[in-house]
Amino acid sequence: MNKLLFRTRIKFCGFTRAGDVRLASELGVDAVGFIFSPDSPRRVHPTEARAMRNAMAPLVDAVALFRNNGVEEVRDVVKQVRPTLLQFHGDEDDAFCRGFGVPYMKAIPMRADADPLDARALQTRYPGASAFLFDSYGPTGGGTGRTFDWSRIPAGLNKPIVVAGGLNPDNAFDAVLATLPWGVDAASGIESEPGIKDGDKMRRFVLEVRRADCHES
Ligand SMILES: O=C(O)c1ccccc1NCC(=O)[C@H](O)[C@H](O)COP(=O)(O)O
Repeated sequence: MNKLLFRTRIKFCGFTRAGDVRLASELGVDAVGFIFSPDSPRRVHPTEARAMRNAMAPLVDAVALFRNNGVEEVRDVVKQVRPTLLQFHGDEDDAFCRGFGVPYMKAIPMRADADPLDARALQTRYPGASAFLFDSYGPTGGGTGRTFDWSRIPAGLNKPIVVAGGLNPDNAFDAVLATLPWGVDAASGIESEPGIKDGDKMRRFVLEVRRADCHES
């Protein structure tokens, strides 16, 4: 999906504190993510996520993130947290991802040693996906703090793409201009430690994305 003239969406992921969620919203972030992946250092319990969700400002999306969680666990999160988008980082297939009555985004791990990805094959495999999120490959499925080669994002996708993996205030501008994505997503690059967001890094990240949006090439 080519970018013409619009505002790059920003998602910050891995919140554990309501105050950080509130600040991200005030900075104009479009979506905040709560991680339920079993092996993430940013993992929260559904009751904690529900409390943060209840503290959220209006017009900000709540994204619930999973990696090979069981169906009952996902259902419980959907019921308790009321996310507006689900994000799957594991081996979940399209039928599983679609099975909760909430739109979903599929994360695609970008392995340096893998064959190039084919846009048509991805779309055939995940016909129900609202968007694809391209993230660096890592053993725990995300939050690696590492970038990948952005030129490997397959061309010709007819769905929005979100770029993730090692984005921070120092490279967000370049990432947006290099990939012209629908959105960008960051976790470790806006933190002081896993799950603890840094207000100044979040603010600078947002400013850099907006600077890229205003950039005329
Ligand atoms: O962040 C995690 O701990 C995590 C663990 C397992 C699956 C996904 C995870 N994060 C998902 C995200 O949406 C992150 O923003 C994305 O992976 C980028 O992370 P980072 O490289 O730290 O910015």
